[in-house]
Amino acid sequence: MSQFNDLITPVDCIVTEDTRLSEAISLMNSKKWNLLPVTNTNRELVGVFTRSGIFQMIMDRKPLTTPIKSYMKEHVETLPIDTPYENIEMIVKNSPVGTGVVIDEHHHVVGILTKTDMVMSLLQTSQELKTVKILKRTLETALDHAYDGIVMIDEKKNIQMVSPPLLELFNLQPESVLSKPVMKVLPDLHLDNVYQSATAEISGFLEINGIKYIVHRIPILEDGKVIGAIGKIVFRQLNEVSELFKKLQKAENKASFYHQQFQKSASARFTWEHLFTVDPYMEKLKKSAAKAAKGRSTILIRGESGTGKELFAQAIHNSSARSTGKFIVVNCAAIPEDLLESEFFGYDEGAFTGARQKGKLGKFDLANGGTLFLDEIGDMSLSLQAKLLRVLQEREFYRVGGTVRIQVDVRIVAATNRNLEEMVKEGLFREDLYYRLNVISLNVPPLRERLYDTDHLISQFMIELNQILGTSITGIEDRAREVILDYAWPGNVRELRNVMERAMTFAENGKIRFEDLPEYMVKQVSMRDLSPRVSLVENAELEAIKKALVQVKGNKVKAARLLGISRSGLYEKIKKYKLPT
Ligand SMILES: Nc1ncnc2c1ncn2[C@@H]1O[C@H](COP(=O)(O)OP(=O)(O)OP(=O)(O)O)[C@@H](O)[C@H]1O
Repeated sequence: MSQFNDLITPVDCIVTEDTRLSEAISLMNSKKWNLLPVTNTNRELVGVFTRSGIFQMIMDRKPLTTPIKSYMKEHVETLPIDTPYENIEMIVKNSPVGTGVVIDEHHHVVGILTKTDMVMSLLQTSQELKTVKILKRTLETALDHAYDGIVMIDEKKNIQMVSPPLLELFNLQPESVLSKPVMKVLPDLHLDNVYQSATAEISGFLEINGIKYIVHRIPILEDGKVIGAIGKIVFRQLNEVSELFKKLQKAENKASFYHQQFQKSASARFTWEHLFTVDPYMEKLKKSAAKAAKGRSTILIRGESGTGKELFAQAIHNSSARSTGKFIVVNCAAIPEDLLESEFFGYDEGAFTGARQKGKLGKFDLANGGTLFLDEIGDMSLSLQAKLLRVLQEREFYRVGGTVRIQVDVRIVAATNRNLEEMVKEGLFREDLYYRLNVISLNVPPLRERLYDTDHLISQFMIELNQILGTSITGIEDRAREVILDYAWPGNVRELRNVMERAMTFAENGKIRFEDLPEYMVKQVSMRDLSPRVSLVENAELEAIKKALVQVKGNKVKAARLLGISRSGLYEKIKKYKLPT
């Protein structure tokens, strides 16, 4: 931008009161000035001689040799040399004369300034301002579309601009950020570091809410002075850098996670805390299971596939007196029939001919002092059912090919998604075993009946999977959430977790989008012709009811009171929104 100095026309000739008319005329002509500043012997300004002075002298028939003294104007419009540039517009508006004389602090003439110069300069300035405006707009557009979080601060460390992803990441509103001190709004970024160092800091690591970010702090310098700073937050992890690297990193994270899990697999790793739920029925079920865990009885866990039956079994083991013992899993459906017996009871040395002559411990041996989890118990053959029953009754067994009775102290937790009662009727499951197993029965409801849980599980899995996958997903777009909430979840929580993992792997801008969901889900939801869409108001009402019910753990009287409606009113709403009763 122009400076005041650049506008001034320097005065390099000396005109005094004794200067003659002829000299003044030729100076004005050659310089094309409208006035000549007149100075005394100390070079101080004493007046100006203008074109009207020439006309007056000619009208008065003064000879060309006449000194200009008595035609000089003593009242002069002056401008101090240190006039701020910003004041020029005012001066142009208010000055009664077309040309001003610029003086220094000693009243010496420095130059002259014409109105035309000023207007030209203002025009140029406004042009520059326009350019700056365009630049600012361009910058804002660039920021709006920036993939990373970007914040710009000025000399006073106040926030000037901020990119939408950064607002989203820290859950901030523009009005609570702009013009505010960065150290108040985003203290964790430590952007003030660069004001002292005046050097860029690249790739500083930062961890907020368990998510890692890479922070670049870049000072904005002018003449070596820090006049602002830019903070860049790469929070979409290193995925940005390369898709391949991202996939590799995720695969590595996953491998190491599962490796750890594998190492832990001989013992149960889940406790009640890992069993996420806000559903009142599930909460009650957790409580009953925790109570049952303390006893010795056999527990049968029923429920569809993926509802968390094994999770319950592990949590039961971990909260039981046997938690220091092993938690051994046998998937009755996955082991070939002819191997199942030896898997259960082991075999003695020499029981089989072949390579493995040395004998092998069975699952009952391994689970001694701990818990044996019999998954898919409904898939066990009738002959094995008989053997299992004997162990349960007598608490002892023989190894395959063995003759020694082995006594064990094992607690059985069994699970199935099959209808055992029907199987008993059809003669496919032994009635006596059924009663033996069904001492305490826990029915884990499918996810579609746990309306409040889907939302809760989404956020819990997001936190968990961010750590496992090394992603920084912080939210889910409304449309995607709607599909998730409307989907029927035949695979229950396992399916939800898998869908979340897949979506978080594909998500690109910190949020799970509609297109990150598997196609079959989107299709199923749109084909089901969703129950008439609820309006915004109804949606708010539904949310309030759900919240109240969760808060009071399903107690309708308390929920109605909390909502300020009658009990029958609440029942009507529950029916209307198809909430579980
Ligand atoms: N309430 C829950 N909170 C957190 N994770 C859950 C929950 N329920 C299930 N899961 C997760 O879902 C997956 C399936 O759970 P689990 O294996 O316990 O189900 P299951 O009912 O035993 O299934 P299946 O009948 O197919 O053996 C696991 O990854 C488990 O961690």
